[in-house]
Amino acid sequence: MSNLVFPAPAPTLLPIAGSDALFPVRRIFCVGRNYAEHAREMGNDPDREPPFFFTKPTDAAMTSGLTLPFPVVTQNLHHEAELVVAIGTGGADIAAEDADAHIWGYAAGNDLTRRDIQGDAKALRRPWDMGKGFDASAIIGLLHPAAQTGPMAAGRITCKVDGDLRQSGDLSEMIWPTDQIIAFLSKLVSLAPGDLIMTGTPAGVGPIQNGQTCKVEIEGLSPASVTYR
Ligand SMILES: CC(=O)CC(=O)C(=O)O
Repeated sequence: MSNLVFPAPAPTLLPIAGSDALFPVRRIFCVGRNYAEHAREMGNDPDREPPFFFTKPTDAAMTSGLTLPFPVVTQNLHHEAELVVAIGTGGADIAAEDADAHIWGYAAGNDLTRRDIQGDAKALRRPWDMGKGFDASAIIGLLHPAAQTGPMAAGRITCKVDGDLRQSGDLSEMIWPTDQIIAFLSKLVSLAPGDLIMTGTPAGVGPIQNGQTCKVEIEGLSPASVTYR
């Protein structure tokens, strides 16, 4: 017998490449403007900014390959191709040189953004959570254990919409690499097993329309794709 007032929410579980095991998601952190060209296309100066973070709800994480309804209340849904770091061992104040030991694995991801809602919030100097943290706003490809990939410091990252190349970059172009991200973030919050970190997007963000398929690919990882219908 349970004393819960309603059933506890089901955990958000993500599939792992080559395994029947599942990765339970705890929280989703995201890094903003982590590639210089993208920071410029958003009207910011990449040389003057420390890393900053925002979050998405845990159950925003969706596996790759789904056909989903087009997100509500937006006329300007944007793709953002990103490397996702999956934390396996938590901790606070993790030194950059120890960060790799806390990484369970990696995935390709799409940090979907309701750019119109985000832009309106920015203009009003309000939080832009509703531009970033909406239902199904994080498409995550199969997770790959770091024990198999090794550290993901370099590798081509692309985003295609209906086969057209929209974003193209290399993980080595990140302003703050994954070890620095973990060091910064773990000063702000204690990281825990199951946390995902979406590490920022290269230049070329742009719209996805209903009826289109958007696919993020990173060298060495499974793709993160979504179709809207
Ligand atoms: C802060 C942004 O809107 C863009 C973003 O999420 C990024 O990765 O940069």
